[in-house]
Amino acid sequence: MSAPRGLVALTRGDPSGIGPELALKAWAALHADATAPAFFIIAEADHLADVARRFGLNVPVEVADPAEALALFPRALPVIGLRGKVAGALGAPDTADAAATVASIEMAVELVHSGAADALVTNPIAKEVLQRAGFAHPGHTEFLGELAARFYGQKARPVMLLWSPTLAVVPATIHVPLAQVPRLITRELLIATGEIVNADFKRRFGLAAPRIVFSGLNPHAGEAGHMGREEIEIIAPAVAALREAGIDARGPYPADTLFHASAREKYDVAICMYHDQALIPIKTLAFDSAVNVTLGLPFVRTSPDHGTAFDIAAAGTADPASLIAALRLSAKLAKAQA
Ligand SMILES: NC(=O)c1ccc[n+]([C@@H]2O[C@H](COP(=O)([O-])OP(=O)(O)OC[C@H]3O[C@@H](n4cnc5c(N)ncnc54)[C@H](O)[C@@H]3O)[C@@H](O)[C@H]2O)c1
Ligand SMILES: N[C@H](C(=O)O)[C@H](O)COP(=O)(O)O
Repeated sequence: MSAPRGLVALTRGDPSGIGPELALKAWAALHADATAPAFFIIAEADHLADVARRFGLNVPVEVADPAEALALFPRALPVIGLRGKVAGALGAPDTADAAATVASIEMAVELVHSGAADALVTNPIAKEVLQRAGFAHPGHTEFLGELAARFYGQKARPVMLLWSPTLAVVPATIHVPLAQVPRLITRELLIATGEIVNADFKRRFGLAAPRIVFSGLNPHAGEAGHMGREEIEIIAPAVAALREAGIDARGPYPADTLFHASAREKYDVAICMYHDQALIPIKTLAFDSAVNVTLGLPFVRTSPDHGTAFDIAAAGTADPASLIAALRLSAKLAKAQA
């Protein structure tokens, strides 16, 4: 599938969150723009139509096959129909919806693998709701590694990137308790993460020699060992090994001074030691334009940088900017990969 505007498979995410509303709003913003990607959503058509009615969104919703989606997109939001009814209410999630939430992700990867879509974009899931229903993964990122093996027969090591025009960050450890971070930060992890970031910034983002910086773990990057030794024993040796392999890796640098404007000009991507060290700066600088991208996969996956926002899901006020950025970026990355 290589239509000029590209075709993206969008999952529905948690149906009680803002995902369905965002999909409707993204269609309204993109359907008439021939330079924007087309997309279909894998969801319950009745639920989408209900959400559109409730929020007064004038979006025709039509059940279709993936093969019909590109032609249909200019006049209606194509829906690959999930069977059954949504159990949760907007703002009040229900674990009874978890199986279909997961099925939507699986189906989307299968369709990208078959060539029926160019890239995958995921709407937000509530990890806590899925895990109460027995889902074994911390989030999409890790689950997509399993789906890469299932559909592509490839062992993948998924790496989380949050990308925006002003800052790109990678948390080396992702959804783990903070107390576990020091023992999870190993040379092997940091070298493998650096290699994947380097390869995907070249292949997908088109940078000839990505400039990669590493943050420290401790205050002042350990202050020469007086405030922690991970920088000396683990991070600096990993950076040295990457440099020996010809990768433009530098650091570790103190995290508190890595994100101001002139510091950001000196690198293309910062690899940080834990989730909030990476995500606080980017969500502060670019909440409405940042995109979550999974590197290290045999297919392109992006998502908005925010979550299910249950607190506003019944209000109709959700901003679709990050989902729209995710849709646009996924099509661009898929073209670069083709
Ligand atoms: N990609 C994903 O699947 C993903 C990403 C982040 C969080 N989550 C999940 O989402 C759930 C809720 O997480 P959270 O509350 O920490 O973060 P959140 O991003 O859902 O919400 C944080 C705050 O930002 C606001 N907000 C978020 N998106 C918005 C939008 N598009 N327009 C306007 N306001 C918006 C919310 O109303 C809330 O006040 C958690 O279960 C978490 O695991 C999923
Ligand atoms: N850590 C991400 C964030 O806070 O934006 C988010 O939870 C998404 O994770 P997955 O893409 O793995 O679901």
